[in-house]
Amino acid sequence: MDDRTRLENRERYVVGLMSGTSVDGIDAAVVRIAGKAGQQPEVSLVAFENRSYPLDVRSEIFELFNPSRATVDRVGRMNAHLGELYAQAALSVIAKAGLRPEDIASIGSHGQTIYHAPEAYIRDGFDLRYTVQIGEGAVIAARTGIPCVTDFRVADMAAGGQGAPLVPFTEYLLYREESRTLLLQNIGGIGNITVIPAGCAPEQVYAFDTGPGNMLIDGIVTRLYGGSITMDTGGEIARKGNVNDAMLRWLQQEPYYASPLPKSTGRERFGSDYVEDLLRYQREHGLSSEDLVATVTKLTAWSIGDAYRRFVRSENPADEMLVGGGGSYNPTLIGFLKQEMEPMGVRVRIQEEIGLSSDAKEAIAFALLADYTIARLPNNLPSVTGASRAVVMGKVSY
Ligand SMILES: Nc1ncnc2c1ncn2[C@@H]1O[C@H](COP(=O)(O)OP(=O)(O)OP(=O)(O)O)[C@@H](O)[C@H]1O
Ligand SMILES: CC(=O)N[C@H]1[C@@H]2OC[C@@H](O2)[C@@H](O)[C@@H]1O[C@H](C)C(=O)O
Repeated sequence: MDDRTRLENRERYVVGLMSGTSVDGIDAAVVRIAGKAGQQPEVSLVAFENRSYPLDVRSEIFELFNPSRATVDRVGRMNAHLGELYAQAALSVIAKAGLRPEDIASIGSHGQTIYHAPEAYIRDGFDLRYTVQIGEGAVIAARTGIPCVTDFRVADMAAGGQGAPLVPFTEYLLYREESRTLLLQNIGGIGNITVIPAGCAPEQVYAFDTGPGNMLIDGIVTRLYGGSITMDTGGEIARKGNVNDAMLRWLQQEPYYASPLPKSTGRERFGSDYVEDLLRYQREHGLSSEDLVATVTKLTAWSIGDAYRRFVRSENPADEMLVGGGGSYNPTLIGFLKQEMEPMGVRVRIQEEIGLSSDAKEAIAFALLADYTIARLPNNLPSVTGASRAVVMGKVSY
């Protein structure tokens, strides 16, 4: 039986591993997948675990975001080191599921993005685009004995795409409805939205980054509290503050929000330099820490509402926004988001409210993407990434 027939016939367990732009840790999921390829698969979560990165690993990854410090020896070593940590995370979640490695058909590992250059760079007539995700698949396969799919983004880029976002392919498969238009809003480091129009074909799905997700909140909190905390857990700090309207108006002038689609953003725009600008404003205008955190939390929610108003509402008035990513666990942020969306007739719910998991969503997505890779089925969405055609993404380490 070839791989494709096997995929069509058998229920299988697949592991998904994700480490996102927040670098908060490794999300590991075991999923059960059933159903014929090319049709709506049945996917259920069997076990999930989040392991924090050791502090020294996390801070070294942040160093590698700076290309002048990311020397090849450091990148190569971290590639091997992350391969080991991802293998441990996979073995641990497999045990948690009550399974053995030999029960697992494949692992899909996103890896850690340390550099992403999605725009064409023309040299000698070649359209050069590149992206670097580390966490060696050969190490994961060697330690677990399970075929491991890594390095998904490059195949889409080789076909002229931006190599991101990749999760919308799985959102189309898992969430599409005949009669309701849905918005899938991820609030990770960056905020990104996928629009799934009612009864749509794959080419009608579109997605883009709305702006900062938790990146500004995390960046401000880390600086204000001397690194002793790195997030506003439960939105408690923001809840105690008041939104400063003058500062909010100033922040809303950032050109990214109005810039046309397609677009994406990252740490290059909303990273540490931007956080320093906000801290300077705070000092000059005498804002309290709580007011500053409340204001960036409000800005984050506003940027999502603003993106919907500008780029979605007229063509695709939505029924519901389903929020995933770590931002789901910040009730102050979700409260502000409801204030933005509900007057426009869009109900806001987090994944947990429909029986799913905000935390596990991206890890589940990479399990499903790997399942397609193993079956040699295309798993990018050209309408979303800008690729010239559908391709099979991912490299397999057997
Ligand atoms: N209990 C909580 N309270 C408040 N915020 C939280 C909580 N749990 C997680 N977060 C926020 O979510 C962030 C992590 O989100 P997530 O894991 O979705 O990001 P990511 O996958 O790294 O990002 P991306 O999807 O952009 O790659 C944390 O850095 C924090 O800001
Ligand atoms: C290059 C890269 O790692 N991009 C991430 C990043 O984090 C959020 C957003 O920017 C998204 O485009 C993407 O990740 C998710 C998993 C995706 O590809 O769908």
